[in-house]
Amino acid sequence: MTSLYSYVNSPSIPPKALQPHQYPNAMLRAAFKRIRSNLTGRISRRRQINIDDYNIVQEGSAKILFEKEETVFYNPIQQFNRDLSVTCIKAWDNLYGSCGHKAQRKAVADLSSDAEPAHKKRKTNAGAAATAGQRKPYIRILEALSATGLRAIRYAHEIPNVKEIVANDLLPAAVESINRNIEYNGVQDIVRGNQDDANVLMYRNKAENKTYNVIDLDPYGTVTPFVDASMQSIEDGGLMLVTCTDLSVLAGNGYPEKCFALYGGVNMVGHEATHESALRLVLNLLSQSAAKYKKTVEPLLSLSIDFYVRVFIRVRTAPIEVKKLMSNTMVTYHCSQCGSFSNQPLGRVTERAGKRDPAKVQTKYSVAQGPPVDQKCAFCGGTHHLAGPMYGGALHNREFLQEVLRINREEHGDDVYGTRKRIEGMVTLAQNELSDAPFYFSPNRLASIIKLQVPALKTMVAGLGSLGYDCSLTHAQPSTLKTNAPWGAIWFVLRACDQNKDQQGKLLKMNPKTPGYRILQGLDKWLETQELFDASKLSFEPNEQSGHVEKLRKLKIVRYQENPTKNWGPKARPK
Ligand SMILES: C[S@@+](CC[C@H](N)C(=O)[O-])C[C@H]1O[C@@H](n2cnc3c(N)ncnc32)[C@H](O)[C@@H]1O
Ligand SMILES: [Zn+2]
Repeated sequence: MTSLYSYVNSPSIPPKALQPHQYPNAMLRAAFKRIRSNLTGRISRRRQINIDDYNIVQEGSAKILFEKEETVFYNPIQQFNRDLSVTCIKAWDNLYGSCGHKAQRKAVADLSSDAEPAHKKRKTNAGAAATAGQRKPYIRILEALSATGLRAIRYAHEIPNVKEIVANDLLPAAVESINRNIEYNGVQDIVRGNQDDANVLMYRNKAENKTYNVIDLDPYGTVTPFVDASMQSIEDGGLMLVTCTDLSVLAGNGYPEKCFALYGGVNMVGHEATHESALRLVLNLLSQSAAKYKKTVEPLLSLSIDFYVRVFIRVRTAPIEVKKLMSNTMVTYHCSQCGSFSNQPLGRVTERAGKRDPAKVQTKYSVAQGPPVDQKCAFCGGTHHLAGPMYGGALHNREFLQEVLRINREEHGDDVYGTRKRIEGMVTLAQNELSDAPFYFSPNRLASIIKLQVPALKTMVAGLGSLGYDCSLTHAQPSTLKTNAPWGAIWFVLRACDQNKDQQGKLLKMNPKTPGYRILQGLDKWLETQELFDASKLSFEPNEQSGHVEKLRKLKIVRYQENPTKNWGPKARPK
């Protein structure tokens, strides 16, 4: 039977899921919200809708009404993106929040001891500040491309200290859906639907001096058109959450010219590390845009996920930091045959003690020297391809990752956060990545080039570790390694993994025109000219490096995505 009644007063209104960590003021707010939503319920009793016209989907603490015939975008597989974003905004608030409220931040800082870990600080501070009536909801969030409003509604339900969320979309059908869902979830006091072109909204806000502490950009495809406006709309110290789903451009083989046009750099076409170069290109785009406004971008967490990339960055006004952008930007030469790569920073920073006062460090910014490679690859003679310019610094902030993992472990349950285990796995891998070693390689691929049975990852890592180099896994690709070892060392260790001791005999059987033959044939000569490491130290016995990687591999965590459903992936726009 078709039921016709006010959905606001329907018994299926999801209750606000208060988390145990939430504060007394949040409870007051929830009580206030209930009173207000009851009032709104009375007011809107006239605005009746037919519940049977909708499908109801629950995700996190939100329940969303969907038209039976899809008119507004929703992709359930992106729950991971939304669960993670909730966790990251909470982590940002704990570590760097209250940034727009100097007095509040000072009051909070005064209440804390510097020796305490950040999350403990927050609990004490929040508790104390709340008692003193100081810590008021302050976070203003813009979800610039909102579709159904699901994300904004989840933020309202699940993140403490949120004062206001604008859920914006260009399409009337989307905004209708946003408003319906805001009301159905009883979050009218926090979330406001808005219909505008996202850029028009942000530039209008700029004209009115209105900024947001958090801006979430989750577009179809590339984020590029929205970057300039959001850089001007973000509060100092604020958090930007950015998705790009155009991986065929950002990480594929077919469109280097489009990649350059959109991101100002070219990806590592044909290389297995192209998913990391995708992240670095997006970070470069954001950093370049920020720099125009004397702002600097600090990556807090940068992930290559399923069919998209998602970066969480903190944007601060810091002209001194902007000076480092040149040396933090690089181009990469990668061999089209064997995949060995060399990074070339675009600038240099040198620091030296002051002439008059040695305690005063003087920093000099100068042009880079290069190139670091010849036209042809030193190992296999292959042609070098050029990638970039792109961001060359650390992809994550360890303190932030620790806080994300703590929240995920201590504050979130599997009932609300369906992808909690995957967050744990992926962020743990990110936390253990080498921070100063852009890109990774696949031992499988290298072994196939030099015709060698694939060595175990731990063997490869033990070998590189014995020569004094560091190694790690990467979240971006299973069965690959990051290392700070030069490529001469990588080929040397890989060759030494070969059980076949008759290398000369093996060479005779190989085609001299192949990259593998050239690498094996020329490696010793190349190493003689370089004096990179003490070859006599090579050992495949377990060591600190291999122990670390093995420990991580043995942890019972969900490291990489398994196909969650049939036909999962990016979704097309609804017709
Ligand atoms: C990928 S969907 C957003 C999904 C949503 N954030 C979520 O988590 O479910 C992109 C949305 O951006 C909207 N959109 C596209 N161009 C826009 C523009 N210039 N300004 C505002 N919204 C826009 C589309 O209508 C669409 O609803
Ligand atoms: Zn090569």
